[in-house]
Amino acid sequence: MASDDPAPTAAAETAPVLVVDGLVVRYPGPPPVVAVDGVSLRIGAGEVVALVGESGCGKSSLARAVMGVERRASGTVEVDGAPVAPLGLRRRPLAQTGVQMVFQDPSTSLNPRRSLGAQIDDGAAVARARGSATAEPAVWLERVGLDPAWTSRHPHQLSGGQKQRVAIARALAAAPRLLVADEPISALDASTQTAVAALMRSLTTAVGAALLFISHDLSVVRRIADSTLVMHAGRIVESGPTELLWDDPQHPYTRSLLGAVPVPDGAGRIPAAPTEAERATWGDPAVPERA
Ligand SMILES: Nc1ncnc2c1ncn2[C@@H]1O[C@H](COP(=O)(O)OP(=O)(O)OP(=O)(O)O)[C@@H](O)[C@H]1O
Repeated sequence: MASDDPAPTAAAETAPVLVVDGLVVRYPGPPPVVAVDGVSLRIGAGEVVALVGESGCGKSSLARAVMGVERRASGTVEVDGAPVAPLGLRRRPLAQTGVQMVFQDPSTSLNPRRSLGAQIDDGAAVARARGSATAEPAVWLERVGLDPAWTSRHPHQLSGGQKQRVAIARALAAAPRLLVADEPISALDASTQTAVAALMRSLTTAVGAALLFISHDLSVVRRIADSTLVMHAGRIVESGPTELLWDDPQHPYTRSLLGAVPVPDGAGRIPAAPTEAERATWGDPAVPERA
């Protein structure tokens, strides 16, 4: 699909949470760089959309512009029908727009001096201020697979994967409409990456939020994303339902990217997609229907 065709999918047609049109991000340099070059996309409620592409293709610039923390040269961003003002304009605090983020490194995104409960309650306070329902920090700890008695613990007492679970709890406690996760698993131990990504998928879809999941881990993307956007040199060169994209990639760049998927069996095979039974073990209540 061309970059000026909004991407994707079935859920997005009925209830777009995120609408991006003609987004351009330029850095003046030197040398000047067009990091995002006319990107349009839609993400529906309860939909998980992955953004993939090699380092430097513009993924983080796109994510930051969606969140309104990057200067846009042109284009519009709307969340739930309300414009996200570009950097530099007077605007609502980001949390009030219904957007939350999960970053790559939970060691820097969590405050080392504050308890887990206090930090998750920061998220819950955002939900309360917007009149949205949320749960107590202990309940959120349990939902992300941690001990609910850990509210008084501090980040240094946790592993990297556990910290990222807390960051996910804090973000979702805010009852966001859109969660933007920029390489949320790449700093984690390989053994926990899939579990953390699957957790992010199941909890985000359970609350009916949209998830923009940026990752260079294509095997994880294949397992959790309903749709995938392939970015190359600032443009979305191909997009569509994840399984279709893997089964029948159209763009030469997508073909070469998928050809570089890590091969767990050593035989050059792309990792299998998860079965419905496997998805069920993730506790995923809302796998959207695809057209
Ligand atoms: N603040 C900046 N000033 C100038 N150029 C920048 C800036 N941020 C990013 N760039 C350039 O914009 C392009 C896109 O960068 P971006 O970080 O968005 O890519 P990415 O796909 O997220 O890469 P990675 O996967 O390595 O994080 C790159 O050429 C990068 O060097």
